[in-house]
Amino acid sequence: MSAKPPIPPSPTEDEYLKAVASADLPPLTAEDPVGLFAEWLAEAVKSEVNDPNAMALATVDAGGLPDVRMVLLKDAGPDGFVFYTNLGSAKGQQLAASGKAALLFHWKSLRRQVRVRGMVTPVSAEEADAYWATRARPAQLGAWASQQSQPLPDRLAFEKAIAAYGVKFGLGKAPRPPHWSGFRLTPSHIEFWRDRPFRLHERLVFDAAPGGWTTSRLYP
Ligand SMILES: Cc1cc2nc3c(=O)[nH]c(=O)nc-3n(C[C@H](O)[C@H](O)[C@H](O)COP(=O)(O)O)c2cc1C
Ligand SMILES: Cc1ncc(COP(=O)(O)O)c(CN)c1O
Repeated sequence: MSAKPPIPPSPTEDEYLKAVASADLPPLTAEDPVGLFAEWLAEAVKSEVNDPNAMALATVDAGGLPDVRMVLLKDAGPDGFVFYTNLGSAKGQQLAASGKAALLFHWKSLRRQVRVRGMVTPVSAEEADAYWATRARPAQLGAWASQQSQPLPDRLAFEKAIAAYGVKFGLGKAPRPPHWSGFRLTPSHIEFWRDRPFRLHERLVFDAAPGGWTTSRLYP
C-alpha cells in the first residue's frame, strides 16, 4: 500500500496571530498593472530560491479540457507577457487553435500570486530570433532534437539526435528551428493577490478598457 500524502493542516489561530504582527502593510493600490507586476517580479527575483519568472500557463485542448504546465516568462511590458516553446508541442497546438490562455505566477516566498487572462499571438520571427540567440548552444541543440510532447522511445535516441545536430551545425551558430518560437499573451484581465492572516486576503483586479484599465477589488 502506498503511504498517505503528507498534507499540511490549516494554520491554528495562534499561528495566524504570530503572522498578524508582521502583516501590518498599507493597502495594495496601483494605477498601472504593468508597473505593479514589474515591482512584484523584482521582489520575487530577490526572494525566490529559483526561477522567479516561472509561471503556470493554462490552455484548453480541442475538447475544451483545460491543460496547464510551467513556462518561463522571457519578456513583459505594456504589450503583454512573452514565453517560448516548441510550436508542435501540446501547448503549441492548443495555443494555435484557441488563441487564448491564462498565466499564474505564485511566489511562495512572498505569499503572492498574479493571475493573467487574455488572447495569445505569435511573436515576430525577428523577436524570436533575438531571444533564441541568447540561449546556450546545448539548449539550442536540444530544442532542435526535441519533438516536445511526442512519445520518446528511449533517451539514447534523443542524445544521438542532439549529437547529430551538433555535427550538422559544426562550430557555426545554430539557427532557430522552424518549430520553436514564442507567444505573447495580451492581458485583458490581471489580478494581484496578497496573503493576509486568517485567509482575509487582498485582491486587486485590472480589466482592460479603452485607453487604460478599470480597477476593482474582490472578496478573498
Ligand atoms: C520551472 C519550469 C519552467 C519551464 N519553462 C518552459 C518554457 O519556457 N518553455 C517550454 O516549452 N517548456 C518549459 N518547461 C517545461 C513545460 O512545463 C512542459 O513540460 C513542456 O513544455 C511540455 O508541455 P506541453 O506538453 O503541455 O506542451 C518548464 C518547466 C518548468 C518546471
Ligand atoms: C523545454 C524548455 N524550453 C524552453 C525553456 C525556456 O527557458 P530557456 O530559454 O531559458 O531555456 C525551458 C525552461 N525550463 C524549457 O524547459
